[in-house]
Amino acid sequence: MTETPGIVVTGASGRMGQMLIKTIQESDTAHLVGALERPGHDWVGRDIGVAMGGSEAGLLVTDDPLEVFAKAQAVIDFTSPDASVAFAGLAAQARAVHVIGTTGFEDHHLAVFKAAARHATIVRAGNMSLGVNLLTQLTKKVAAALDEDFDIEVIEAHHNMKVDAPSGTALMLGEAAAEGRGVDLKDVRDSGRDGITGARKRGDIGFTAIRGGDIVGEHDVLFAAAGERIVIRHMATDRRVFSRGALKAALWGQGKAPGEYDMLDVLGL
Ligand SMILES: NC(=O)C1=CN([C@@H]2O[C@H](COP(=O)(O)OP(=O)(O)OC[C@H]3O[C@@H](n4cnc5c(N)ncnc54)[C@H](OP(=O)(O)O)[C@@H]3O)[C@@H](O)[C@H]2O)C=CC1
Ligand SMILES: O=C(O)C1=N[C@H](C(=O)O)C[C@H](O)C1
Repeated sequence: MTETPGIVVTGASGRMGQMLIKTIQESDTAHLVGALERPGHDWVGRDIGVAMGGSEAGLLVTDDPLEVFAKAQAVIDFTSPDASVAFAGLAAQARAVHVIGTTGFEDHHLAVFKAAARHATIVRAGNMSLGVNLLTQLTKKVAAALDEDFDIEVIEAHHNMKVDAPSGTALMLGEAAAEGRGVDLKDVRDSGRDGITGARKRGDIGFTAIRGGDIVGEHDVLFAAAGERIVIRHMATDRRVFSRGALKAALWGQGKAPGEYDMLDVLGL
């Protein structure tokens, strides 16, 4: 019998970390070889199953990425921008596929992934669900079909613990709309309106972020013209849609040539 790929989950105690661990434990296509938390975290040294409130899993949470990455075929990483950048170098060294779900990156972080992908296999997406990735394609098509008489607005809603805005998904959808329209998002992005903003600039792509309660993740792309509106909507109600997508990406990445891939590659969209 051939062994399934071994996976390390970083940020093991996080909302996504715990969901990823459950998804891997439920799967018969992969197995968990490591659960990583930052040094000083109170889960370090504890059994991961017990720390998550269940039964013993026989695997202790570690704070040593090098030691666990060396045992893994893939690292699934939903943490923070600086942590993901640090893990990229270590995953490349261990020759493990690095699946990055973290959002909130700035250009200097993205440059590190681009450089690492010369030698490493990275799959990175601000949203790992099938639904959202399909939505990016629909958004691109609709934006390409409509002219600037239609104002494009991306509206997102998330739980009150989210630290970045606009969400990674909102930016993916904005990029898709810009691509459909044949413009660079950097030139037309309008985020965070407040005060006397003046009238909306024709051709801009606007972003609005709502934060509250336990909203898992909701995204609307609004195309608004005089007399009619089109809304394309995705609503995530369960984080499993992200963890299942991430596991799919980790398996898809096995044996792939070095490069930076996204979920469109994984899903064949
Ligand atoms: N691409 C996608 O499909 C999705 C992406 N996300 C993104 O994933 C990220 C995490 O989200 P979420 O799980 O809700 O956030 P959480 O804050 O619940 O989890 C993040 C975890 O990462 C840990 N962490 C941070 N830095 C390090 C480090 N250096 N070493 C080890 N662990 C570290 C945190 O530990 P500590 O608490 O000690 O800081 C925490 O446990 C966000 O960027 C979010 O936007 C979320 C859902 C879906
Ligand atoms: O932080 C979250 O929770 C989520 N983050 C991702 C994003 O920034 O788009 C994906 C999902 O919407 C949940």
